[in-house]
Amino acid sequence: MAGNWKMNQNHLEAIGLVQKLAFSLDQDVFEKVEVAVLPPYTDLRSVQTLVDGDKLSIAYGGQDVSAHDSGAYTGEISGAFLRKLGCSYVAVGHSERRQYHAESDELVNAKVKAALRHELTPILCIGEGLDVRKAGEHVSHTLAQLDGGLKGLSAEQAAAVVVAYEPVWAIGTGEVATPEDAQEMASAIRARLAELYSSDVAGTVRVLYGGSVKAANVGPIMDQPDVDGALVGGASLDADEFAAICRFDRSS
Ligand SMILES: O=C[C@H](O)COP(=O)(O)O
Repeated sequence: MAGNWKMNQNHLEAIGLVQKLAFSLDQDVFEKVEVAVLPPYTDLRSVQTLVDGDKLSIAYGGQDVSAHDSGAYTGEISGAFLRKLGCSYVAVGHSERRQYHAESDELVNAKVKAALRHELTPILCIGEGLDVRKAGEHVSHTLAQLDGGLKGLSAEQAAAVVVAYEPVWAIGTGEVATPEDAQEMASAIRARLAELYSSDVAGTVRVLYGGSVKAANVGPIMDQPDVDGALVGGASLDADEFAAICRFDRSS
């Protein structure tokens, strides 16, 4: 379960949120569920200090990474820097990056490779907008983004990627895709991975669903056989709510 804080919480607020989250979750949850947060870059040092100091079982990572490793790229953050701060994950190709920063599949692919170079697990975000969904082209559109993001990766590298299916029309809108919508795409993603690589890779890759996930709707989403977890935006800013999502009940 990954919480993408987006551009919320300064480094002081981050400490409170992670402390409260850790306090709200019992050890048995951490034994079953990998919990991660993706704070803004400026919070990462605070989160690292807290996680290391209190030996918390919470992973963390960035919301983006540069395709470059170092040099004259003003404003960019290297995967090497994220790794040095103890990050395990980095979101790549989030729809907000694609939409507001015109990130292409080529750039997303370069960022996936940069993440892997620095031993970060990329969370490759893919998903269609409302117009594409209405045209019934959501599966082909999303799989084309998957192909683009994974281009040139070996089977071993692809197996290390986490894929997050996030229908853009369900992000921050309160409009959650049905569990069947999530399953349809998660299963199509695995089928494509089997086609591109092998059934082993298809079975190994973790597929997340993202888009207005809350404690009240996570159970039926997690019931879906091909959904392994969720990428949670707004609801991850409330420690109690995100903790309840992490404690999801498959039979709810
Ligand atoms: O990365 C997270 C997604 O954009 C979902 O955001 P949301 O849970 O606020 O809809």
